[in-house]
Amino acid sequence: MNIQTLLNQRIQAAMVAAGASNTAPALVRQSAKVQFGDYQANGIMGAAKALKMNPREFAQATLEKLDLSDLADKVEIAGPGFINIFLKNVWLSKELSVLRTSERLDVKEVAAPETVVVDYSAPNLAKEMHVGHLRSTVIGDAVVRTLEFFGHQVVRQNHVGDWGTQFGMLLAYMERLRAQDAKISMALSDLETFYRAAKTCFDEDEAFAARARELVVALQSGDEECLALWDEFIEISMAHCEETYKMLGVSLERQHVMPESAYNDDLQNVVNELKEQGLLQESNGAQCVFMEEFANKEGEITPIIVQKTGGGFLYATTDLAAVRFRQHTLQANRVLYFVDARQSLHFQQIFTLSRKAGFVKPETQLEHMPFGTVMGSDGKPFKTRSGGVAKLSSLLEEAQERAYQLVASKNPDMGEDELRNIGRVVGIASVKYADLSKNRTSDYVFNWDTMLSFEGNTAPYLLYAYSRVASIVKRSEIDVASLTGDISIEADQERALAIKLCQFEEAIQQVANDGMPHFLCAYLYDLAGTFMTFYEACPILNAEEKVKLSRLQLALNTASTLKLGLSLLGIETLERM
Ligand SMILES: NC(=[NH2+])NCCC[C@H](N)C(=O)O
Repeated sequence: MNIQTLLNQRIQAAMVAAGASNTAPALVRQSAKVQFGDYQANGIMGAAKALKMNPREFAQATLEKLDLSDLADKVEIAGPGFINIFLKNVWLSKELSVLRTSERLDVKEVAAPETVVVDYSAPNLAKEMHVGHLRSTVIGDAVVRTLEFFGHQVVRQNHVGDWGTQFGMLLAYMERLRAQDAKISMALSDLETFYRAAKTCFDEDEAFAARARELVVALQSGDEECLALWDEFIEISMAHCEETYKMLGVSLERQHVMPESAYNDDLQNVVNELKEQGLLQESNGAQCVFMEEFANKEGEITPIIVQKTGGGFLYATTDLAAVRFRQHTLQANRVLYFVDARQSLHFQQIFTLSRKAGFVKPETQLEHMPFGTVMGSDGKPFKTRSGGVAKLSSLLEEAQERAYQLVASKNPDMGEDELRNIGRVVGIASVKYADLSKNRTSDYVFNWDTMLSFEGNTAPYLLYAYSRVASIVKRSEIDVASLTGDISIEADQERALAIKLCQFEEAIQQVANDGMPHFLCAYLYDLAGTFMTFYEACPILNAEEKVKLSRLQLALNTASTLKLGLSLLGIETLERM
């Protein structure tokens, strides 16, 4: 159930009946203050302006065509022409009963599912996943889960980097180890160290560097021995990623990997096609596309380079091939790219060129979902204490250990196994939630103390709130399946909770539309707070039977909403902590 959508439809229809154009939006929003009712329509002023009418008069004309008597006690005009809507308690109670007994909290699957390709995580396989990959991986995953929940056909695409010039250097190093009879798999168990060692040889040893360059060419032209070595490297590196995904509880598996190398055979075709269309221009021997849209004030254009002087292809060429594949083979209606904001120009260029070249249908949406950087307390991109890049797997280990210490100190009587499990769930949730709860477009500071705090908009707070609500329901010893009867809404705190519970779908809708999970986090945090206020003011277990049954339904509904909401964020819940 989505109150906002319902009100938008009804009010817009009334606006049209009162003379507005079909496209004039009602712009219904949740009201910011109680005196403005529960919802407010802000679209009257715009529509009146288009009609050259006085907004309050147009609001009046709209009200004459509007019948909300089934769901609202009061609908009033306010200020310059806002319409404030005060919902009826009996209606809320009825809606809530429907919602409560549905496993999906009455969220319907969309009537016309779209095929949504989601490009996320996409680490570079030459190195170990680091903290910079956290954002794409967890935000992308939350959006994927939410889109699937709405019934869309989601195609995960893990566009891993497995094909750059760095691989020549890594292969040369593997070759050297092999010649020395060293165990390659051992050496690759720490990719970071391996990469650094290879880099040192590359920088200091001219013969090694020459061999590395030879190997890139051999690799790209399909040399079998070279490919076998490369396969071995990729396999181990991919296995590292998968361990991290598993630890994170992220729904990415091997079948979702569509690596850069997979497009290799199509890159020349992309370049040829651009050439046929007259879009290519040679510049210093390289094949480039210059687009007016990307000119600066001085008229200088940053081109997209699609082929280098020696014939090599680039990151951009692969992305163009990927757009075509996603359109023609995967049949995408929408393609979402969860990639660092620093690549914004790259994606704007890729999207613009893809449209010019006809690589996508005009109605297909290509959306870059940029995100900011994870910062350290020093205001610079987050590093480990020793100044190195923070390996994601080590960070997650540390999170689990810290959370374990924390819960162990609070629960001295709990068994070791349970403490370890709680430590795992809380630790991982804390790292993920700290990321998910921030507006993705901004940078944020990585801070153990705030993310592990039991106060504020954090995972420990929400997980604790969930376990507390769940335990209230459990202590009632009622069979939840048989919990029926009217939900009565008398106290203000009951009403506030009832409305919040009815707004779940609005929150997840924003995640699906805008790719912004922080809206859902903010909603869940509000919901937990609203519940706590309700619980303090309205006793449950000691109330008389009818009231108790009603309030228990509110509690049960809160628990299922928190649980479902957290699961859409990719966060596990605990019944006890
Ligand atoms: N289609 C894409 N370009 N996806 C994002 C790839 C991200 C790239 N591997 C990086 O680490 O920066």
